[in-house]
Amino acid sequence: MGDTASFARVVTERDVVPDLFPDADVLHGMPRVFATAYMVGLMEWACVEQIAPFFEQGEGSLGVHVDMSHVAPTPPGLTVTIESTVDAMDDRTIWFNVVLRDDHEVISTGRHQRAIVQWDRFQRRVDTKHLAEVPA
Ligand SMILES: CC(C)(COP(=O)(O)OP(=O)(O)OC[C@H]1O[C@@H](n2cnc3c(N)ncnc32)[C@H](O)[C@@H]1OP(=O)(O)O)[C@@H](O)C(=O)NCCC(=O)NCCS
Repeated sequence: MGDTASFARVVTERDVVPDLFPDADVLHGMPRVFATAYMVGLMEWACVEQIAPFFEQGEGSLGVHVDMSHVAPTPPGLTVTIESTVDAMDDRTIWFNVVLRDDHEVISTGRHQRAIVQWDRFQRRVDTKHLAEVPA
C-alpha cells in the first residue's frame, strides 16, 4: 500500500473526441482534444502496468470502478503523465488514487478500483454470457 508509479504517453492525433467512434456523427464536429474515454483508458493502462509484476501466471485485473474529473483540455502532441498510488487493497480489489497532468497543468484527479481475477474463470463467464439468450 502507498506504492506510487508514474506513466507517460504522448497524446496522438487519433486520441481525440471526433475519432472516438467512426459511426458517431454527433461527435465528429467536436474539438480535436484528448477524449475523456481515452484518458480513462490511459489511466487504466498505467494502473495495470503498476501492478503487473505482482500477478501469477493466469491472473490479472479488471477495471470495475472509475471516478475521475476532466478539468482541462489537452491537444495532440502534449504528454500526459499519470501518477498512480495504491490507496487500499484486500484479497479481491485494489484502489488507486490518480493524478493526470499534461505539460501545462493538472487535467484530472480521481479514484479507480480494479478487481483481481483468474482469466480462466472470468472467460467462462464471458463465454456463457455470449452464448446465453439475450433477455427480451
Ligand atoms: C470483476 C467481477 C468479475 C467481479 O464480480 P463479482 O460480482 O464481485 O463476483 P461474484 O463473486 O458475484 O461472482 C460472479 C462471477 O464473476 C466471476 N468472478 C468472480 N470473481 C472472479 C475472479 N476472482 N476471477 C475470475 N472471475 C471471477 C465469475 O464468473 C463468477 O461466477 P462463478 O462464481 O460461477 O465462477 C465483475 O465485477 C465484472 O465482471 N466486472 C466487469 C469488469 C470488466 O469487464 N471490465 C472491463 C475490462 S477491464
